[in-house]
Amino acid sequence: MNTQDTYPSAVKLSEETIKFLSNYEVAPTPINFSVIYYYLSKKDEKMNLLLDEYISWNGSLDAVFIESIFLEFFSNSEDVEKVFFTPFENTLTSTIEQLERQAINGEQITKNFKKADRVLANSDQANSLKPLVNFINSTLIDSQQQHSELACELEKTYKQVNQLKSQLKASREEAMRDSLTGLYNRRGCEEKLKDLTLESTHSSVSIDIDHFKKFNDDFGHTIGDKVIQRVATTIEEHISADDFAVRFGGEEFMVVLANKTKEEARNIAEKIRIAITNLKLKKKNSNTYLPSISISAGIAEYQEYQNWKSVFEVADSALYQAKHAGRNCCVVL
Ligand SMILES: Nc1nc2c(ncn2[C@@H]2O[C@H](COP(=O)(O)OP(=O)(O)OP(=O)(O)O)[C@@H](O)[C@H]2O)c(=O)[nH]1
Repeated sequence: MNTQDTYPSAVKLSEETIKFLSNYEVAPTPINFSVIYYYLSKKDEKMNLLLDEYISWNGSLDAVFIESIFLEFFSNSEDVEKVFFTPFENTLTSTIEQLERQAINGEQITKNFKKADRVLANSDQANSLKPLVNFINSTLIDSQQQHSELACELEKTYKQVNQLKSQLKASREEAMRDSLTGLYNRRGCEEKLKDLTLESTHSSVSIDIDHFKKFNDDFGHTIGDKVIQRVATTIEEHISADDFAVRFGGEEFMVVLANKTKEEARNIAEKIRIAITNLKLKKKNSNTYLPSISISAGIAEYQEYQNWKSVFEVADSALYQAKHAGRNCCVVL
């Protein structure tokens, strides 16, 4: 999908899109606009064929069909915001500005017309020109009303675009999170790592709950899930806004500590470890406490020329050593 339209050609296409939609009496909502914009830019033969067939069979076009096209051709596009919403929003902004300018012109024309009307009222031909004056007057009023209705519609659409953009942002954010703990998942981790400046010192901490299987076996999966959630919350409570925690799956976590050496990372990991041993989880039905929870942690620092995969591997080796050293401890490599 080509997103490199030049500004003038994009504006021209946008105007044609609005015209096309209004010919078929279809509202210029973001989805309708996007589909027709791409239809008119003739970028997808298959999509154009489907639309052409539909129009020739039905002699009309409707929002339900356009939405089905949107779902089929565009909704999975990673670039949906860049491709649709941003150009659409830009076009809307410039159309609203144009309308505002025209409205000011319209007011000026009405004022001038009223002046001319007053002059005419004193002339000999006032009566014979009266029907013409009335006609121009009512045309002006109609056009002003249409202007304000259109401006109102466009404002509404503008708000809708912004709403869709925030929904898109929210669903992207959701796709980056692990549903059990709310921590980042693997995909979220990859995204977050892109934000880190690699010239700085960063550290990673690999964390694993000790003998976790026993919680599942002795108390069931639901309690096991609760243990994972409490550990996740405790990790989050001990890291700053620049850092982030990831659950890769099971009872394994990775914490990325921005701008921190491995010694600083060890201090944080120790605090997390101690806080977790102090957790008290009560079983609701029997009012008894679960056995204490402990974690093992492995710490590694991002070195120049390394990549995150290898840093995580070093942290995992350190974790392995912590497990072999008897668990409930932190090892730095
Ligand atoms: N409740 C729950 N259990 C899970 C989840 N994902 C994986 N598990 C279980 O986590 C357990 C992981 O066990 P192991 O990795 O063998 O850990 P362990 O041997 O108990 O403990 P260590 O040797 O100390 O690591 C397995 O029994 C999995 O079934 C989950 O989302 N929820």
